[in-house]
Amino acid sequence: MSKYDLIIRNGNIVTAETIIQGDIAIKDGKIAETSAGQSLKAIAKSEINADGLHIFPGLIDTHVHFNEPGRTEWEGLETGSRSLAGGGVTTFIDMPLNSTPPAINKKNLALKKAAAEKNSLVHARFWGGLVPENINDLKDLFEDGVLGFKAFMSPSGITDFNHVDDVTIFKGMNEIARLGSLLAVHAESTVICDQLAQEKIAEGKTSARDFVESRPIISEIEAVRRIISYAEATGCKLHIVHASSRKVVEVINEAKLRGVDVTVETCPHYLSLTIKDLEQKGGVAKCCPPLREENEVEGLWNAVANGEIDVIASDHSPAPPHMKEIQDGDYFKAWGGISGAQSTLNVMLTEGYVKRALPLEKIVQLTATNPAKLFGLFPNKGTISVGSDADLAIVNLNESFELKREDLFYRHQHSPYVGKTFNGKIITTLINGELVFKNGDFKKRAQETV
Ligand SMILES: NC(=O)NC(NC(N)=O)C(=O)[O-]
Ligand SMILES: [Zn+2]
Ligand SMILES: [Zn+2]
Repeated sequence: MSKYDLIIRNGNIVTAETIIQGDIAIKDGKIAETSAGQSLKAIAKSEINADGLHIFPGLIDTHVHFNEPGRTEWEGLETGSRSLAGGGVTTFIDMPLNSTPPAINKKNLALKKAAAEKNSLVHARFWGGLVPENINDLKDLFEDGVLGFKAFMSPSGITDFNHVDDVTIFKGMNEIARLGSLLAVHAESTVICDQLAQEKIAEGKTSARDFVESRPIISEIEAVRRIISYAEATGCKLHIVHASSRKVVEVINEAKLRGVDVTVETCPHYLSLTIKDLEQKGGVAKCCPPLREENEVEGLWNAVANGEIDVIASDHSPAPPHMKEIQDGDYFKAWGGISGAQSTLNVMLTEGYVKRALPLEKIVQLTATNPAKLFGLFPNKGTISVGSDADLAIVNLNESFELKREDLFYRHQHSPYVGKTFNGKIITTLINGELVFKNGDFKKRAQETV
């Protein structure tokens, strides 16, 4: 009788610390044995020959907006999670918006969980929202398993998810600290962004550059400094999402050195696209905070290399194409949010590993190990070691491809990366040792939804 369900033979196994050539044996959805440099003698019901391929821990995307229930015409869990599986991502943490109703209370969260149970191809976890109306719901949400809370300091673009005032931040962070959870924050200054946008629009200045100038880096810095002072006052663990500039990261780094419990995320688009892409590609590259100048991209890569970034996540915030169109040259009106969930590992391999000699181990840290540790999923997830879940991405680093619209698995096939040549192709994705994605095909399996 076979001892194992599956053995992946002779791959290059990448973890946060090292790369070892060897075999991975899987039983009952978990990694049962690994071998370095030699072949496992045991036999298995099936085998994968990973000669010349690299095996990564499945990515954990801590920042996606899948919009289900209620706004599935924008995306949805089935298409969203397929894109993740196609991109080597095996777990996501879904933002409380832009589903409707948003996950701001127990009842709404239950709807989301039920939808994920039914429709997601990969492991699903959830954020709860912090909005001015729901301080009394935070405990319930926490008890029902949210891995953290999310607040916006500036308008979210969604009418049923209000941004927080300073009193809500103060009360909310006190409560989240008491619960021992974490607050993730979209940190841009409403005062600065709203005022500058109004002035620009009043003057008829609505180009890509005008839009970017209406959301300057100082607006992020100001909001980040303010929220950090609340974190210090309340002792609440803080996570700043989508930092668009190293100048923002520096403020967070200073706070870390002072002992503040704060972490920072940046996204593949801030590491690979600039205001020029926004000008050339239009609304498909519009997001908030906006894409910056070229020197900011390099600044962020330096921050990555120096260990100043904790997490890379996609901030996949999809919308139908008509909402991304720039009409009459007006960049203010289009939806702010980039469809990128499928391409995180591709961008990191191409722009990081190939172009800037970023070690593969570092990519694993940023996309899997650190997120797993930050959200209490480690060592079940985020690594390849005996006892951890067999959530894996098998990648051919020697294969390049040009991303075509028809390669996208999103509900709406658009992305600012269409036309880009990526180095490294994701061949297979496994969840608990079962193939969910192989060479463009999917297989639904029983995933966890906690
Ligand atoms: N409502 C959203 O999805 N907003 C998102 N939009 C972006 N990033 O442009 C976000 O994360 O702020
Ligand atoms: Zn945001
Ligand atoms: Zn987001």
